[in-house]
Amino acid sequence: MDALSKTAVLEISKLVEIESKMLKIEINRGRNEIASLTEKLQLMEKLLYMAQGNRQESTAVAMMRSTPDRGLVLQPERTNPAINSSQHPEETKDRAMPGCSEPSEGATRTYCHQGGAIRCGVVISDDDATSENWKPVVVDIQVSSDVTQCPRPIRPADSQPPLFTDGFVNMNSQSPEAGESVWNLQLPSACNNLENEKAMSQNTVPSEQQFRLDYRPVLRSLGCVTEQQFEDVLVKICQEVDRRKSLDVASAERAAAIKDAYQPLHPHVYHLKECFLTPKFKHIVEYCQGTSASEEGLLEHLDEVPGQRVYRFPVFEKQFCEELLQELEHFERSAAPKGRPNTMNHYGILLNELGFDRGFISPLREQYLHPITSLLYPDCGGQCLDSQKAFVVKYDMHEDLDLCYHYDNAEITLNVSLGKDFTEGNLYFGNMRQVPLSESECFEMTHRVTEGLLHRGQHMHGALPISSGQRWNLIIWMRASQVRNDLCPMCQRKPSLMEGVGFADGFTQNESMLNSLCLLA
Ligand SMILES: O=C(O)CCC(=O)C(=O)O
Ligand SMILES: [Fe+2]
Repeated sequence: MDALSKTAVLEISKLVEIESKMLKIEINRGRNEIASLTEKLQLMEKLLYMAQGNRQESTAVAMMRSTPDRGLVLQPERTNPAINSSQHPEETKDRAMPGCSEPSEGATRTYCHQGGAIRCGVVISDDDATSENWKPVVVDIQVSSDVTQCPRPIRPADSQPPLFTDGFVNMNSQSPEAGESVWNLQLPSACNNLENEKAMSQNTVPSEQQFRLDYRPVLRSLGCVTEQQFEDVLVKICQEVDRRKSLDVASAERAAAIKDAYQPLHPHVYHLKECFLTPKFKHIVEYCQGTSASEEGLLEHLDEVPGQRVYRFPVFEKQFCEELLQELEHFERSAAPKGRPNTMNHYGILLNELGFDRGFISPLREQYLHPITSLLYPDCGGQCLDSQKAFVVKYDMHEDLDLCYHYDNAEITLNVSLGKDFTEGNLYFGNMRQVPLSESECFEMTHRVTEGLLHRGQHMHGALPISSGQRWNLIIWMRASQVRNDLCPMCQRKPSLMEGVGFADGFTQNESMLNSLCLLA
């Protein structure tokens, strides 16, 4: 009897705990919507003000909090998980991706997708691309949206598109990812005056028209009536686009400065060695490389949330995690310039700038992760991963506590817990991005130090707040150019490309195509 009541109490408290977590998410969602609406309103007012001919210093752009290394932020409600309510008729759950063959010859350059000019401002600038084919050039800051939050739509289907969209910030009432109008702001050539900018993409001409089409009516309704007023707004936007383009240069400069002046504490952690990896992980990889490997067989080696395609396995030895963290803390303490991973994460570190790609992350992806993803995610590019963006995220009681509900700019993501001591801060998953949170069953995965969680980039997820300590995770966004070249995972359209730095956003383009695009530029 005693045992029975104990079990009952245990089960009830578990239920209460789950309920209260769900409630927290709901509350945050509400807050997020309010913040999103407020921001949108403010921006509209600002645009109106500018469009009416006021030439004050603070522009629509200035409303956006900007930092040299983080790009443009529209005052995100950092701690509030947003909700994905974006639905697009053409989007299907678990979209089948085109088959992945070997990379075609000539498909050698990395690209950034230009869709959505005032989308997020993170620059990806791998100084350290592994393949010689990845050529360092300019990144398109207009579009290197990395993490995209998906707030609930507040715009009725037939009303105007959002004024601005930002890949990381819930400024947008509904992001272009939802299949709404995306405007690619190429604008006047005077705006595209970066010295080393080489290739502009298709859509160069129609984008301004598209912008007019999409925003003229809403701007007019706000009082931006004359052609001159509209031009003024365009010029401001154009300036902001340019500002973001220069972020790329800043990133390259940071990488160079780090290489020049930063003295690593543990130089050996920059080069992947077998001894960093757990025997179980190596065993799993060996299994995958065997001729009789199958998905079912592999699943026997992994922890899985049934049916969710989120997998857990041990990755790094504890000692390696500790040394890596010591290295990263040493870097944080140094005077070296720091690039932050994205606008949602204010304390993480971009590992490519620090020089981790060539010797560590790329070999980890190519030799160890690729065999696993090939079996688990053949439909999402798991067999043809060819680049990555890697960074660490850091949560602390006085810094970032959590991460909003979002999807990644990745086909497949590996998220490894590196430490230190922390409580709570679980990762939670909803459904694939097309399904609203309200219709999604959420589940949580506890971060366990040294273990990795592998999931599809488009699987909506967020991190719950830590309640004590400090949490560091290594995040590897793995990309398959063959998949994303056809369909950008962020805007769900055929990408419109320009050359980028290093791995850039993981797109590639055939050389001959590139040449013709260069001629247009
Ligand atoms: O904090 C985490 O564990 C999640 C991080 C994440 O999802 C991301 O950076 O994309
Ligand atoms: Fe993520």
